[in-house]
Amino acid sequence: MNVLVVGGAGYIGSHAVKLLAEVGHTVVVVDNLSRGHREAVPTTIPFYEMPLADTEGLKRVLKRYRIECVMHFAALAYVGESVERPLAYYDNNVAQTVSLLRAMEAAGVDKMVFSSTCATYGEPKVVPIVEETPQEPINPYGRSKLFVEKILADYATSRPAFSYAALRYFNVAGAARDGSLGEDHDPETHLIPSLLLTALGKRPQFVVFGTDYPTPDGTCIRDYIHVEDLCRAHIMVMEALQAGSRLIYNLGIGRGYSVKEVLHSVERVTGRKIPVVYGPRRPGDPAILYADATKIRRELNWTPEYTEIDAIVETAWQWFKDHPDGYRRKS
Ligand SMILES: NC(=O)c1ccc[n+]([C@@H]2O[C@H](COP(=O)([O-])OP(=O)(O)OC[C@H]3O[C@@H](n4cnc5c(N)ncnc54)[C@H](O)[C@@H]3O)[C@@H](O)[C@H]2O)c1
Ligand SMILES: O=c1ccn([C@@H]2O[C@H](COP(=O)(O)OP(=O)(O)O[C@H]3O[C@H](CO)[C@@H](O)[C@H](O)[C@H]3O)[C@@H](O)[C@H]2O)c(=O)[nH]1
Repeated sequence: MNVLVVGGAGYIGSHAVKLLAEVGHTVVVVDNLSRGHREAVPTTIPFYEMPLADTEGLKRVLKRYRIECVMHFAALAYVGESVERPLAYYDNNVAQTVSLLRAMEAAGVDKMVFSSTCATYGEPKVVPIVEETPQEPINPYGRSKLFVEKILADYATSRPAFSYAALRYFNVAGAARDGSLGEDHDPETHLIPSLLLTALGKRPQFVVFGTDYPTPDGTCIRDYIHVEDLCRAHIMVMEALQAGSRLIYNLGIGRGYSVKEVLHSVERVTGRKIPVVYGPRRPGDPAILYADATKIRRELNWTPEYTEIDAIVETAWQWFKDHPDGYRRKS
């Protein structure tokens, strides 16, 4: 298929671009580079530096490459930042998605795979989380993603040819197995990269956010899914879309690891002792989030290849060792 990847210069989008090209799809990338890296997209792939707000520009790209499906990764994605700058989040993540849908409508493109998040569930009363778990986000980031899910549902009702998938990711982690791509966020706040940057000596210490959660070791529990498993699911979902489909799936491995368990994994994989400080809770962090991902396993036969935290951390460690300063400077 001819696929437009918006947000294709970001962490997850760039891995999706790589996999799509490897399995024979034709790929075009749009990204405004607000958070992404030009270096993460091969020069052989058409690249447009463009915001999703540019409806006319998007329309031209969609028509020129006869795009059949849009994979939509473009978003601002930090919970804390969303509390401080809610309007930026609603503009970027919601209003600009409407612009993208308008361009798709005008160009007659009727398939979208959308990056949603388990943050749309807020603080669920019951885990594991199933797709029917009530969506009650507790921050503007989660709400911005939930609003887009609702907009997609309404738009699909108005346009029977349209089909979409909303994939609710849990915590995406790791890097390309061949070492070519990885995670390079600025600022980097995610758990595994923060631990690895500390292991490399680029940060003096690692702070555990909260040790008084109602979990066995007192630290938060999350479900870490390898980025390549996640991207493989995207392609399976895209290929399953037919006029009128509305596919909603959780994407996680269905198993939770605590912050302390991930810390110990990083120490095992790197062979280095991490200097640790125990700090207060980070506002907005739910205690326990992990997926029941049986729906996508059952319906599309997707299974994650990476089910152990050490194997996921190993791929990320490879990337950080080779690229301690991210894409711009390789060691
Ligand atoms: N990383 C995770 O664990 C995680 C978990 C759940 C959901 N998600 C979602 O997955 C998607 C990708 O996340 P990521 O970690 O790769 O983030 P990222 O910041 O690395 O990538 C997002 C990309 O989108 C681009 N972008 C943002 N706004 C844009 C706009 N208005 N126009 C054009 N380009 C724009 C950025 O420049 C960046 O390259 C996001 O939608 C995020 O909300 C991520
Ligand atoms: O320096 C750190 C960084 C993180 N944590 C903890 O590690 C866990 C994971 O944190 P992080 O890697 O920041 O991920 P989340 O806050 O769970 O958010 C990610 O996962 C969400 C889905 O769960 C996505 O929606 C978000 O976009 C994505 O950033 C949390 O308990 C944090 O409190 C620490 O203790 N110290």
